[in-house]
Amino acid sequence: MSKKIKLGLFGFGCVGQGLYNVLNQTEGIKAEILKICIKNADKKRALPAEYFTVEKNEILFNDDINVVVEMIDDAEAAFEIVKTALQNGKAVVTANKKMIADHFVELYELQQQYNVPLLYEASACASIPIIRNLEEYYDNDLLGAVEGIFNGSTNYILTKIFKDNIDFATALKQAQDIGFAETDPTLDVEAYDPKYKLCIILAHTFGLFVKPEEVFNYGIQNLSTFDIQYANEKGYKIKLVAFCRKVDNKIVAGVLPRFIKPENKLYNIENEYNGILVESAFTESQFFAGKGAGSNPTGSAVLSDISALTYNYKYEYKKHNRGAKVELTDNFSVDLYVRYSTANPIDTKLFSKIKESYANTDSAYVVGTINFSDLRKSDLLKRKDINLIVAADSKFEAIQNNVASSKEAVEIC
Ligand SMILES: NC(=O)C1=CN([C@@H]2O[C@H](COP(=O)(O)OP(=O)(O)OC[C@H]3O[C@@H](n4cnc5c(N)ncnc54)[C@H](O)[C@@H]3O)[C@@H](O)[C@H]2O)C=CC1
Ligand SMILES: N[C@@H](CC=O)C(=O)O
Repeated sequence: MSKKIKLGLFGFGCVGQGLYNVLNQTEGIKAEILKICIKNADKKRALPAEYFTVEKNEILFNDDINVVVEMIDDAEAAFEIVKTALQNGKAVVTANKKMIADHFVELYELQQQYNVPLLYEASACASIPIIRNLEEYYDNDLLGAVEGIFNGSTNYILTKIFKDNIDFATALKQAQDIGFAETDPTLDVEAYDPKYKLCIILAHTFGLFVKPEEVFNYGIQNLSTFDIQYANEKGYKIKLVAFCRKVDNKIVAGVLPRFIKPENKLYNIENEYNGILVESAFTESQFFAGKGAGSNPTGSAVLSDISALTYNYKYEYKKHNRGAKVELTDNFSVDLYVRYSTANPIDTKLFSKIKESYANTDSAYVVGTINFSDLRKSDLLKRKDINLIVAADSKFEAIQNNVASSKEAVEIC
C-alpha cells in the first residue's frame, strides 16, 4: 500500500484510545484517522464530535478510507464489520481474538478470495510480536512447542494474590478498572480468552485451524486459599498457562493453571505481562515477554500492523499452505494436582500413578498422572469444589496404549 493510510476505526474504548494515543506520538508513519464508529453517541469524548459516527457504513462504504481498524468488544458484530470491509477491498487490522478464533477459516478464505490483508498482531498477547515472528522468523525452523502466559488479567489477579495478598474479587475489579479484562470477565477467568489466542497461535505455529470448542480450557475460577497455601509451602507460583506441543507428530493443546517453580522463566512474569516460550529444532528455546493487555501496549501492536500494511505485508499462513498434516489429540498424559472437598471424594482410579496425597477435615488433594482424554470425559470439570492445576514438572507424554494401566493405591496421610 504505497498511498497514505486513511483509517476508519471501530470502537473507541481501551484499545481504540490507545491506538489514538500512539498514533499521535509516533514519528514516521503517515496514517490519518478519518472516522471512528462508536456504539454510544452520548458518551463524553476528548475528540471533536465530527470524528465520530454511529453509522458503520460511513466507514465501510467510504472510498477515502483504505484501512479499517476493528477494536470493539462484540465478536459477532466485529465479524460482520471485518467481512464487509474485506469484501470492499479494505485492509483490516483487528485486536479481536474471539472473532478470529470463532471465524478463522472464513477469515482465511475471505483474505484469499478478495486478496486483501487482515492483520491481527494485537489479538494474541498484545504487545508481544509473536504472530509475525512465528510466520517469518520461524518460517523454516521446525517448531516443537509454544507455551506461556497468554492472559494479562488473570496474571494480574494471580500476581496480586501471591505478591500483595489482595483477594481475588478485588484484584479482578482492578483488572477491569484498568481496562485489562474483557467486557465479560469470565472469558479471562475461565480461560476462554487465552484459548482464543491459542487457536491463533496454533494456525501460525503448526498450520492448524481448530474451532475453540476443540481446545480444552480450565481457568482460575475455582482457586482456593488451600491451593494458594499449597503453592506457597512448595515455593511455587500459580500461572495460567496455554500450551501447544508436538507429541509423536500429533498436537496437544490447552489452557490450564500450572504450578511454576522459581527457575521457570514464567515465574517472574507478573501483573499484565505475558511470557511466551518457543521451542524449535534449530533455535532450541526462546523466550518473549511484554505487556499482554492495556491501552497503549495494545495500541502499539495495532500501530505495528498499520505500519506493516505500508509495505504490503500480509500473512501467508506458510505452515498451513505448505500442507501441514497435523491434528489435535487428547491422548496424552499429564501430572495434575486435584484439590477436592473431603465430603465429596473423587474417583482416584482416574490416575495411573499417584505421587502425592493429603487430606484434612475439609479439603484433600492428590497429585498424579492422568490421561487427558479421560479427564475431559470425567465429572471433575463440572465440580465447583474441585480445582485442577498442572504439577510443576509435568511433561506431556504421549499415551501409546489407551488401556488404563494398573492403578496404584491411594495413601491419604
Ligand atoms: N483491553 C486490552 O488490553 C486488549 C483488548 N483486546 C481486544 O480488543 C477489543 C477491544 O477491547 P477494549 O478496547 O478493551 O474494549 P472496550 O470495552 O474498552 O471498548 C470497546 C468499545 O467498542 C464499542 N462497541 C461495541 N460494539 C460496537 C459496534 N458495533 N460499533 C462501534 N463500537 C462498538 C463499545 O461501546 C466500547 O466503547 C476486544 O476484542 C478485546 O478482546 C486485545 C488485546 C488487549
Ligand atoms: N482480556 C485480555 C486483554 C488482552 O488480550 C487479557 O487480559 O489478556
